[in-house]
Amino acid sequence: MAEDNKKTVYTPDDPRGLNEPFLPVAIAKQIDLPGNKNVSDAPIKVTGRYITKEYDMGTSRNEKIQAILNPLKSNKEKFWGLKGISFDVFEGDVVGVIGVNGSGKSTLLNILSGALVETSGRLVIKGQTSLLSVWDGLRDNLTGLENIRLKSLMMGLSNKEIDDQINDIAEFSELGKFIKQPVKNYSSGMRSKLGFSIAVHQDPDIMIIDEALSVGDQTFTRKALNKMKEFKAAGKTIFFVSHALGQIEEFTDKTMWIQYGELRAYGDTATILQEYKDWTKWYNQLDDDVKKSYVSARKQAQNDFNRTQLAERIAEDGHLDNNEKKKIVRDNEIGGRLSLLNWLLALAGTGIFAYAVYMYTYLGR
Ligand SMILES: Nc1ncnc2c1ncn2[C@@H]1O[C@H](COP(=O)(O)OP(=O)(O)OP(=O)(O)O)[C@@H](O)[C@H]1O
Repeated sequence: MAEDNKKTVYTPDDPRGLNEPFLPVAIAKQIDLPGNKNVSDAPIKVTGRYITKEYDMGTSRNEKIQAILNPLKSNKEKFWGLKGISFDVFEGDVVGVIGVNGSGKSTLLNILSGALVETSGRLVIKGQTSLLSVWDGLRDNLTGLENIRLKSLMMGLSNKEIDDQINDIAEFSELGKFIKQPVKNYSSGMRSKLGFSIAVHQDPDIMIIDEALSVGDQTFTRKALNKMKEFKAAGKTIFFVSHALGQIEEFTDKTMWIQYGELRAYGDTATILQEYKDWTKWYNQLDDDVKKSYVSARKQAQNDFNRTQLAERIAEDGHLDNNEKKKIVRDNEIGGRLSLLNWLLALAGTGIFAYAVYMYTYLGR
């Protein structure tokens, strides 16, 4: 069946090609690597089932106010950054995440790290995650040293623990005297060095690395890759987004190929990289107008996607047991972690707070 999907998608004028292939849980779930560890031996670290992310495209003030006042009836245009992806990741897996620009890689990684909340689906993460992204997590007005302290405190380290390792982190970053400068004066490569140094010293169970190695200079990238190999050898679980396919090939065992909000393929790195390269070759030989319509059809499908389509996919997935299906469908209907009940509670809480402020301001004097 997977063969079938691949064939149709590689043919530009095949009508089925307009729908990205959809990987049911059965395919995305069990990935056994020949000669490597058997999946059944390692405990599962991260399970995703039909994870979606629906973005609001409206940006005007009115639209935002309307969405806050009436979240269930907002008319704002929507865009599905993720259309329901499923996977299992095992302890010690080093998973590359690839795909063209705007396919949903950062969206997925931000959801895994907790920086974004998924719209629906089931996500189970066993362990502490640490996101390392060039664009995230550093405060511009603080110096490098202050950022190290702040991020370490946020990860739950005591001041004593931070004092013990702050010099090691600064030294690993190779920032020299710039470590005492505000981060707003750093280049993107310097930010990446600082972010990477902080993250690796926090020793998380699950490291999530989003393009962070693409901007550093080659010597630092090499040092960072070596450090990540130490993590790999220590059995840590790592997600690694990169457009540098050489890094993915060198460093990861498995790869997820995300395309227009779908998990298009997931398997051992060599196979998936070959599929991705074949697809890129096919795409690159298209005429410009065919390319344009190919991309716009897929973006349109992300606009048009809806909960009914998602529910149909879940219902048809014969590899989920009924309980699992019910849980996912329930999340899907209500809209993810923010349930109707939560909304009502939040609204009631805000009302009580406003009333208390009013009483204090006007009556309490
Ligand atoms: N806050 C947002 N509001 C609306 N749309 C968004 C938002 N964030 C991301 N998107 C859209 O979701 C899609 C996925 O974006 P994402 O950043 O996850 O892609 P990506 O694969 O990481 O891309 P890149 O390789 O360029 O970093 C894109 O079409 C993007 O425009």
